Order: sequence, then structure tokens, then C-alpha cells
Amino acid sequence: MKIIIGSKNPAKVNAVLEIFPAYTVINMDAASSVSAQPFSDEETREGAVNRALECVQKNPNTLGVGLEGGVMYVEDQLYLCNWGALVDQERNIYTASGARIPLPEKINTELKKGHELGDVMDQFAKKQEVRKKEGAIGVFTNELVTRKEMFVHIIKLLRGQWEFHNRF
Ligand SMILES: O=P(O)(O)OP(=O)(O)OP(=O)(O)OC[C@H]1O[C@@H](n2cnc3c(O)ncnc32)[C@H](O)[C@@H]1O
Ligand SMILES: [Mg+2]
Repeated sequence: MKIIIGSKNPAKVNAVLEIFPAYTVINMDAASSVSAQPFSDEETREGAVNRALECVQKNPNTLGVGLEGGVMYVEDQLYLCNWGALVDQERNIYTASGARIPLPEKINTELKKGHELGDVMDQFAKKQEVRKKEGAIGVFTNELVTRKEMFVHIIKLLRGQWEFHNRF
């Protein structure tokens, strides 16, 4: 059986490969159809669902996975948030979110100017393509939790819900 992941970002693709080792994993660009920088749980979740749906629509009889990164506020504090969606052949939609950590005020200021977190993180960490490697969560947890590891947990939550639904 095939799984289509709606992203070519290695942090996302490698997480799917780890949790679905028996499957053929294919990656494709899928549109989130939300802002390049989602700013709420709702918008980030919608981006993940849109990506997963597009994967299954373009590849019937497969499982589609969408993973989306965003930020959200709890009161005045900006947090990193991530969402995942899995869509099966019957178009059942399973969703789950990942761990969230607060982001420094400096990052909040840059995002409010309209910059994307990916670019802001590269500047902040003085590195390149942080979003494809340890991610913001890796930078701010001293790499105890990497972006891939955070997505691994989300995909476990998706796979587990899908298995529970199909348990008999
Ligand atoms: O190729 P895609 O799948 O689009 O992967 P992406 O890295 O762009 O990731 P998202 O579109 O899901 O994330 C939306 C924006 O937030 C950024 N972002 C989200 N989480 C991040 C993280 O942990 N580290 C760095 N940038 C992150 C990302 O670079 C985008 O600017
Ligand atoms: Mg993106």
C-alpha cells in the first residue's frame, strides 16, 4: 500500500517513513491553501487537512498525509504549533497536533512584520534551512526534540487513530 505525503520537506517525509515502514512512501507538493505562515490552530489544521485531501484526490486508493507548521497565541504569548492530517480511501479524516513551545518576543516581532518563520529562524540561528533540519523546536529545545521527532509523534497519533477505527 502507498502513502502520499504532501510535502518534500525531509523533516516531514522522514517522519512518515519511520512510522509507516511497511508502506511505499511517495512525496509530492500539495497546496495548504492557507497563508504561507498560518497564525492560528484553526488555520494550521486546515492547511494539514487540505494537503492530505489533495494527496488522496490525486492518488485514489492511497493514504494521504498532510503536515503543516504554524504559530498561535495563548493570551499574548506566541507558540509554535504543528498539525497533521491523515485521509484514507473512504475519505475519513484523522487529525492530531504536536507539542508546542513558546517563541521569543524577537520572533513574534519579525512574524508580525510579515516574515515567515522559516526565514526568521535561519537568521536567528545563523544557519540555513532550519525548517528542513532541527526546526524551530530543535533550536529552542537545544535539539532535545527535533522537527522530525515532533512530526513522528503527530504521525503516531494519526496512525493510531486510523488503526483504532479499523481494528475489527
Ligand atoms: O515544504 P513545506 O512542506 O511547505 O514545509 P515548510 O518547512 O515550509 O513548513 P510549513 O509550510 O508546514 O510551515 C509554515 C511556515 O512556518 C515555518 N515553520 C514552521 N515550523 C517551523 C520550524 O519548526 N522551523 C522552522 N520553520 C518553521 C515554515 O518554514 C513556513 O514558513
Ligand atoms: Mg511551506
